[in-house]
Parts: sequence; structure tokens; C-alpha cells
Amino acid sequence: MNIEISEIANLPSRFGDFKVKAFKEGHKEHLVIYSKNLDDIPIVRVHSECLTGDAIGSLKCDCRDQLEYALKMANETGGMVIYLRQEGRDIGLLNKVNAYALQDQGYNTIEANHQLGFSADERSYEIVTFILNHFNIDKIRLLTNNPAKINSISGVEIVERIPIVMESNEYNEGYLNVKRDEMGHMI
Ligand SMILES: Nc1nc2c(ncn2[C@@H]2O[C@H](COP(=O)(O)OP(=O)(O)OP(=O)(O)O)[C@@H](O)[C@H]2O)c(=O)[nH]1
Ligand SMILES: [Zn+2]
Repeated sequence: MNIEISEIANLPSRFGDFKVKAFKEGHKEHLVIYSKNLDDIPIVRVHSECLTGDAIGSLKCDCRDQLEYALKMANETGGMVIYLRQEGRDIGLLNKVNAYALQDQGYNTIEANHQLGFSADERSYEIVTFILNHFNIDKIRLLTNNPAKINSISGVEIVERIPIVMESNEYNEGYLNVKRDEMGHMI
């Protein structure tokens, strides 16, 4: 894996004063956002890109609420958000919009991926191990509800899982139910 690594920069934000570092992996550019006070066993959120939720405020998912929650927590108690450019569980933005179009016709989030020829979740997390090693972090407390994410992160010890359960709304209720019932999410 050939990874280009940026300098460290300050990033004052509406959620607090952070430091950021970018990691370029092929055509994907990931961002690590972290507080100045990082514990030996830091709280880490591994967040996959969701342009529709994170930037546009879509109500179809819980991504933006989770991102804001994680950034607030990182600011208040110390921690790191690893923002991975794996849009749409790594099927990409165009395919995710096509998946949403299928969802408009009644397919659920998994069925829509399958209709397009993808598995339910195409993501991988090798870069997370690389990033944590780079920061000399070998133990983390991971903010997630997703058992597949816990199983896929290797090379570092996850000493604790911290739930990140957001309130549902009428648009994302079905999506969250599928995550719980078919993807094993602990919500
Ligand atoms: N293909 C597809 N991707 C979606 C859909 N809704 C949200 N996503 C993507 O799902 C991903 C959500 O990732 P995370 O925020 O890391 O959350 P997670 O894997 O569900 O697990 P948690 O850590 O428990 O939040 C993002 O990449 C979103 O773009 C959908 O209906 N179809
Ligand atoms: Zn989302």
C-alpha cells in the first residue's frame, strides 16, 4: 500500500479545536480529525463517508448525527475520528444514488445493493490499522454499533466498544431496522 501522508494542521471547527492529518491511498483521500488531548487508549470513531447525510443533512440515515456526536465527544473527552472515503459502504456516490432510487421502489438497503451487483457492504478497514500504527496507537475504545466493523479492524486491540445509537425518524426507521435485524447492528 503506497500511502501519502500530509502535515498536521489545526482545524478550529464548530465542534471544537482539532488537529487534522490526511492520508492519500490511491484515489481515496481520508481525513483524521483528533483532539489535542489523546489518551493512551483513545476513543476512536471510524466513520465512512456519506455525502448525502454528512453534508446535505439527509434524513434517510443516521450518519450525520453519528458524525456530530463523535466530534463532540472527541472534543469533550479526547478522541479521534477517522473519516474514510468509502461512500455508500464503498459502492460510490453514483451507485448509492441508484440504490436510493431502488429504495424509492421498495427495495431495502441490502436488496438495493444486491440488485446493483454489490454485496451489502463492500468496505475494508486496512487503512485504519495503518493510520492507528502511524499514531502509535495499539489499543482503542471504538465508537460503533456494527459488529462487522469490530471484526474487520485488525492489528489493534479494541478494549471497549462504545455504542453510538441515534434517535430514529420516519425516514430512517426502516433502514435502521434492517441494520439491526439483517446486519447485526447493536441498536
Ligand atoms: N449502499 C448504501 N450505503 C448507504 C446507505 N445508507 C447509508 N450508506 C452508507 O453507509 C455508511 C455508514 O457508515 P458508518 O457511519 O461507518 O456506519 P456503520 O457501518 O453503519 O456502523 P456504525 O459504526 O455502527 O455507525 C456510509 O458510507 C454511508 O454512505 C444505503 O442505503 N445504501
Ligand atoms: Zn448516511
